[in-house]
Amino acid sequence: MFQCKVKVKVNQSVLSTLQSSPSPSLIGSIDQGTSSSRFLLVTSTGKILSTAQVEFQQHFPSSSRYNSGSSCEGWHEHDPFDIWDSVCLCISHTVTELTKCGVEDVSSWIKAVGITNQRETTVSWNDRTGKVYYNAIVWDDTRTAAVAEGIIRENTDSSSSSNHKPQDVLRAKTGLPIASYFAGTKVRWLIDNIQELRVDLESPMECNNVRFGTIDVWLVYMLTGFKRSIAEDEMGIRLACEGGVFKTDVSNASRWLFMDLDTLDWDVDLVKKVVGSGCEFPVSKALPKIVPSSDCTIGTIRGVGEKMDLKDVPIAAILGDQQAALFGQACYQPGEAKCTYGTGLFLMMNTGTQKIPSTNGLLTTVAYQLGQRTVANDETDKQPVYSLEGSVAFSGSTIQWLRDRVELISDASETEALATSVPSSQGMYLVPAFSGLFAPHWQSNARGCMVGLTASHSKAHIVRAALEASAYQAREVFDSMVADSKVELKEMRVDGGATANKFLMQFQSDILNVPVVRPEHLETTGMGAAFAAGLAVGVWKDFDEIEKMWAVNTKWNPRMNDGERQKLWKGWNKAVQRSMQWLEDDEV
Ligand SMILES: Nc1ncnc2c1ncn2[C@@H]1O[C@H](COP(=O)(O)OP(=O)(O)O)[C@@H](O)[C@H]1O
Ligand SMILES: O=P(O)(O)OC[C@H](O)CO
Repeated sequence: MFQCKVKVKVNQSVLSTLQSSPSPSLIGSIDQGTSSSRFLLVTSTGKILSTAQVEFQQHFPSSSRYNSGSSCEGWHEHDPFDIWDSVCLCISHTVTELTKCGVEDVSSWIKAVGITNQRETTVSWNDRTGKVYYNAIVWDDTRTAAVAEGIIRENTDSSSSSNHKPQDVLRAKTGLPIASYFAGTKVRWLIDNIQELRVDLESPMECNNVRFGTIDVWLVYMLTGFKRSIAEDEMGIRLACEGGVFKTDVSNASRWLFMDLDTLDWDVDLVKKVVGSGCEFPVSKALPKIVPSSDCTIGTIRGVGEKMDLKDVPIAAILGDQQAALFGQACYQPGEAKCTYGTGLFLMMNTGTQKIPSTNGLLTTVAYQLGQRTVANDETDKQPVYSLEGSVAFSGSTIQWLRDRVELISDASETEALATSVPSSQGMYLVPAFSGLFAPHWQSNARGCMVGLTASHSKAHIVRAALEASAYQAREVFDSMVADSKVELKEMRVDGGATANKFLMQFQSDILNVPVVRPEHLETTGMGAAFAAGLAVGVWKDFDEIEKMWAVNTKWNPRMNDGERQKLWKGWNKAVQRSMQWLEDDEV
């Protein structure tokens, strides 16, 4: 059972206003991230009543029976029940805290809940038995790098006579390159390696009970499912609920390599191309139904924990966390963009109803789609909105690495003072290609490096270079975004844990040469899911109402001169070249 400490904060002035209201109205938001889970309660005026947050355990296995004892370099797993427990704890601690503040039945104030989640992280379970086949394989886990290379080879060999390589066909349909990042490669690994899962898929009796899902799917299923009479099997292994709603939204579904961006549905041919012909795959049963991101008919919560908190509250939104941040940053117009600095770094631009293919290493993906609302809405609202995205694997996690592995710092908050204690990183660069490089390079055989080191470099320089690496990586995807979209980005809206770092934000503005804008609410991801849920149940009427709730908190303007910027940028590009092709192909 999960042991970490939940941090709950209640805004007393927001609470007193609500308590004096004749009909208090709140939207709940479950924000399930890579490092922690959060639960927010947001008022109809866009104020945050409460936040609850808890970190959960990360698993980086060093060896595994599924890997014949070889090194598990690059593996990263979550226990799906830790994730579930962390969400339940955030909800129940919030309710307890509000009860202590005199709120008797907060669930009755909550009109709907929105869910936002770390994307691509993949869970598999059996709906009939409740057995979870394997830990969740996390989005940045690179065990499937060779699987991805294999998929490219398999699909290239079969049509060597054609001008169009089939991986290009896959990219045109899905908007994604074939890489370990995406859920489809993780599904393939599960099928190829987890014997029990494979046996079930091959059994005519059992194959229809196998479920694959990203974290949103897992949470919706657990929130809406029936509890089993036993919570653990005879070996003491925990069991999932049964018969829960099995749905995902378009933004999450666009991250599998299985969804056609035009039809917004699973494409059996894509599934076959990614999973291979070795195993029959009952797509319509094993993959969740794809629904719009903001929709009042997703499902109803059965009650969380002993006290059945949130019983009968509708789930009215599901959004991948980066899409939720875009939504929370009120980027509803084509050409508006945001950058989120969390475990990874994700720059995303709304491209409206236009699907822009990338020739510069970005992803074409679904931003959101509005669906059924409790109040009638115009049909045109229901068109999907697309986006371009640059996904970088290591951002805040580089700082976690300095804390947990290198033990150079004991808390991320120390990095700002250390970085500003030296005037520059003195020609030193840290390229955090720890598991290869994601956007815009997509190089699985790159590895991290520190270059330009001299004997005068100190701990402060290393910390500074680690922070600067996030800014340089954001510039790489920013430049690709401008090249692909032909939109000149005039400013960058930012959010995520690392935006607390003022040094990083100033350096980011300097390296991009545009203003960097941080909104009042730093919980942008959670706010995005709340906004999407509130739209579905009529708490907010339209985007205009939501836009009015978005406000600037801090703006950083570029201060660096062009010569200095160009010199630093050139150095970074040289450093990235050093990290490329570090592994031989057979070492990936
Ligand atoms: N002051 C800071 N300076 C730099 N990085 C920070 C700071 N505070 C937090 N971080 C980083 O931000 C990340 C957490 O951000 P968060 O948005 O909560 O991530 P996620 O949504 O991925 O769980 C961590 O990786 C942490 O190292
Ligand atoms: O949990 P975050 O903020 O690191 O986001 C993870 C992304 O959704 C992965 O694609």
